[in-house]
Amino acid sequence: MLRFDNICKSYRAGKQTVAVLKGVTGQLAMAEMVALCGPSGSGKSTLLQILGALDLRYQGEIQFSGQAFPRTVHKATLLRRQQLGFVFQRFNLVPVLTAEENVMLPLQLRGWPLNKQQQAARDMLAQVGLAPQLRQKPAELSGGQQQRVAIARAMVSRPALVIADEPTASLDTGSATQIISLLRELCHQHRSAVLVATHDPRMAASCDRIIQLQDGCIAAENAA
Ligand SMILES: Nc1ncnc2c1ncn2[C@@H]1O[C@H](COP(=O)(O)OP(=O)(O)OP(=O)(O)O)[C@@H](O)[C@H]1O
Repeated sequence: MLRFDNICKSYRAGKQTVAVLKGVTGQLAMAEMVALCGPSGSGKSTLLQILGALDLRYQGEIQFSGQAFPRTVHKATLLRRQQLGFVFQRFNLVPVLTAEENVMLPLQLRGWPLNKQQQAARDMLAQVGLAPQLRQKPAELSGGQQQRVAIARAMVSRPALVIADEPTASLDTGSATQIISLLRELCHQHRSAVLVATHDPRMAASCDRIIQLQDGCIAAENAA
């Protein structure tokens, strides 16, 4: 469902241009969970930003469900709202909203009626084991619980692709284990593809496949 071909990306650092991605090619199938691994600075977050339609300044071709990837801010915003879900290392929940309201947000952006937003958010929070916490705000939840809310928010709109950047990096081992199995389970259940940048060997091992980045190039691709 996602193909990317010869992706290149450079940054300007003063008078110099630094190539961060140097022709990265790959693909993800529906319901496939793929780990993006590699040393710090190898370009994982940069690639996720591009494949998440958050960074439109790159060279190369991307196809998403057989369509060309958006090149304008407006089309990229629509694609993110309608087809993508995001999970970040630091959860990125809206602090003034309850867990339920945070999970309702993507549906609100899609224009769903309020009662359907609420029902879907409650169902999703129940699936991630947080039915009792739906009225709590992020500061009243543990790190692992906040990340479960973030996963519920990413998955509630049934996105075709979920982009996850170091989702277990801020968590203790027990919470990380829960997050790994939750992502795995929801990816299969919802048929969403998941691309997860991670340094966590357990997360990588639970994926279907590992793409290894090294210095902006794919160094290896193997089964997890
Ligand atoms: N906005 C920017 N301007 C200039 N250079 C940048 C910018 N963003 C990233 N870089 C550089 O691009 C390279 C790749 O960064 P990136 O964040 O993609 O690596 P990463 O593999 O995700 O690293 P980590 O595992 O530490 O998160 C690094 O050398 C970084 O310094």
